[in-house]
Amino acid sequence: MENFKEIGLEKLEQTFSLPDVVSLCEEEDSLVILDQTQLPAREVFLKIDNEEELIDAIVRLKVRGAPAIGVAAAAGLYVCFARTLANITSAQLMQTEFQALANRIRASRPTAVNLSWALDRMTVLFKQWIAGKDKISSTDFQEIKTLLRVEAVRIKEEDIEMCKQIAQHGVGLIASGSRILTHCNAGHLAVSRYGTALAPIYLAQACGLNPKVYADETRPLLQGARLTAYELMRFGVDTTLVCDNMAASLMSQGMIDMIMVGCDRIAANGDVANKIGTCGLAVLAHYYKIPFYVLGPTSTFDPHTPTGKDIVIEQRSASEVTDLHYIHRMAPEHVGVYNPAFDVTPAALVTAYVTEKGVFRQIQDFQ
Ligand SMILES: CSC[C@@H](O)[C@@H](O)C(=O)COP(=O)(O)O
Repeated sequence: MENFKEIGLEKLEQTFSLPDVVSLCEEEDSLVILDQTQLPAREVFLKIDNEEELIDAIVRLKVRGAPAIGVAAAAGLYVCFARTLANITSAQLMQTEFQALANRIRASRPTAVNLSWALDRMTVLFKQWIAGKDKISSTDFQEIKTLLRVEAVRIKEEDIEMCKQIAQHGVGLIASGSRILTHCNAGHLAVSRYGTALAPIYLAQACGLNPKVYADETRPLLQGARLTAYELMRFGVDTTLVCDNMAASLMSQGMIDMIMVGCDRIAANGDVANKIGTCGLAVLAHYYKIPFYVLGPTSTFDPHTPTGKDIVIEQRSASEVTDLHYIHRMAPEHVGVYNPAFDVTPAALVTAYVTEKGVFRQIQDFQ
């Protein structure tokens, strides 16, 4: 079995052709992201080299998905900070600028913990470096730039590694021809490569298990229809798009073997914040006795948030609900709108958590 997975992973790595979601441009100090608001119609890359562009890209979901937001935030912090250095004259000012910048990026989206996790890593490194410094020279500028850049690249590389390990652990849950329901997009486009919930599916496909995926369209912003369907089909996975309100019908007819979803924050008690609609799927899965798996790196686990009730849920603009993907007005003017981007699934409804460390029935097992 292990050998089978290794060969599958090799094949996956050789044949996976989707472009990088977030990368640091080698020649100049800029960040390049694949603009996900334009998918699947166009593959457009955006060069980001200032704070306004970075925050706008995160808020408008040009880059999205918990791990990808973290990777973009770390790389973006490096890029934006590097550009402020010319105006910095003292260690005190440098520290103030760095902290203020990190805080503004941190505030761009509140729910996915990977954003603060990645910024915290950059901040710890910066604080260690600046401790005890008073005056700042141009050599110092170069030194801190190199340190931050290396850390941002490392965060991305580790993310890729974690996704591969999630694929290897998660593929053991998939049998030949398994029918899997997924929600939102927890694939390649949400991370640095391969995905969390979709990574074992790609590996299963590379191993010849021919999984069949039902992708929820995921209202209001249609990440399932626009992104999940697009990337799975690019890899040749048998993909069927369904509206969110069709899940119960599929499950009641015995058409789903398991549900695999990603996560934006796992509280200390195992409650899971993920895209709005996830909790409803978990309740249905419980009723129909279908396994409900949550897949994500351990960086999505937040020991400082005791339960799901303590997770801050991002509220988004009414136009996302009243208009179909920002384009077509569907609802009457002035209608009241409730638009939380995420919901919380109680730990009791999770069959297992799949992380880079393995498959765990209880959250306590990987703490
Ligand atoms: C591996 S991504 C996990 C989650 O971030 C994903 O399921 C999700 O909810 C994404 O929401 P989004 O609002 O598109 O950033």
